[in-house]
Amino acid sequence: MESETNSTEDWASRAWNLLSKLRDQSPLVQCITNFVSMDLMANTLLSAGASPAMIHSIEEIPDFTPHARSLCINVGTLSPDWLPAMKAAAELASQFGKPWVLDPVAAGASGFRLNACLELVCMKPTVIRGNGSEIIALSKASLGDSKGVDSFHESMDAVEAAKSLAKASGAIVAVSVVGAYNGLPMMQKITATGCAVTALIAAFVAVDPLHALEATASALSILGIAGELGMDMAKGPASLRMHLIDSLYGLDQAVRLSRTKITSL
Ligand SMILES: Nc1ncnc2c1ncn2[C@@H]1O[C@H](COP(=O)(O)OP(=O)(O)O)[C@@H](O)[C@H]1O
Ligand SMILES: Cc1ncsc1CCOP(=O)(O)O
Ligand SMILES: [Mg+2]
Repeated sequence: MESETNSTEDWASRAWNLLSKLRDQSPLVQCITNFVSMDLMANTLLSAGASPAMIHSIEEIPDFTPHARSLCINVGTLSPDWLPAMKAAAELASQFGKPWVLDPVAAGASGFRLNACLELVCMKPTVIRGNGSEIIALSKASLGDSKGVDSFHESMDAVEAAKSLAKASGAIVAVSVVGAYNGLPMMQKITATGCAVTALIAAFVAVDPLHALEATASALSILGIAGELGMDMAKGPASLRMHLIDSLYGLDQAVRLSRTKITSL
């Protein structure tokens, strides 16, 4: 997919504009996510300016999903009774023209999980965001070397898999730290940072659904920058988690413009 945005300056100002829009509009983002990530995901969305709602009961989907500006589906603690709600929400989002984003957590860890993710991919997510191993498993549609929710592969090893998954699914496929280089390895030591960045992508595409590629790269870069700034004050993963949220909340244009590391995708 071709992007209209090329230089680092273009990317930085585009990302800043999107964050400003997000803060102004405070879009409602529905999250059907795992038990581990609910807290960090909701706090990340609030700090960025969005309005999160963790609503996953199938009984509530028909009333609620049409009111959300976007939807984030994350299979991290998937069980058979949750899958119908995820599919119902995805279908309604598509029907109402709302963007939705899939995080295929640990896609290659079991047949049940892989099949569920493949079924969700067939429902045309706007964006799929995963770590290297997840994108490789989805692209090959096979169980792979698995370390559970953490990646067994380097992100760069997943680039070809991401391209072929994007072609086959029609979705924008994002792998951690490919194309948007902000962030730091310590972020992997906080559980659910990947889940949180996927939800942030859902918030960004809510405010600019026609430019989902740019919104995705911007969200990845912004969470990475918040992590970089947070690390200046942190002593380890627990305090990084706190400072990352504070930094995201306080992010200003000057920092944003000077720190962005996005290259043409
Ligand atoms: N090696 C790294 N260098 C820079 N940033 C990283 C690195 N690993 C993770 N991050 C940051 O953490 C976020 C989550 O990535 P990752 O931990 O790979 O996802 P997941 O939790 O789904 O496995 C990334 O979007 C990025 O901001
Ligand atoms: C530890 C864990 N177990 C099931 S979901 C989950 C959280 C995964 O979060 P992330 O994909 O952001 O590392
Ligand atoms: Mg993950």
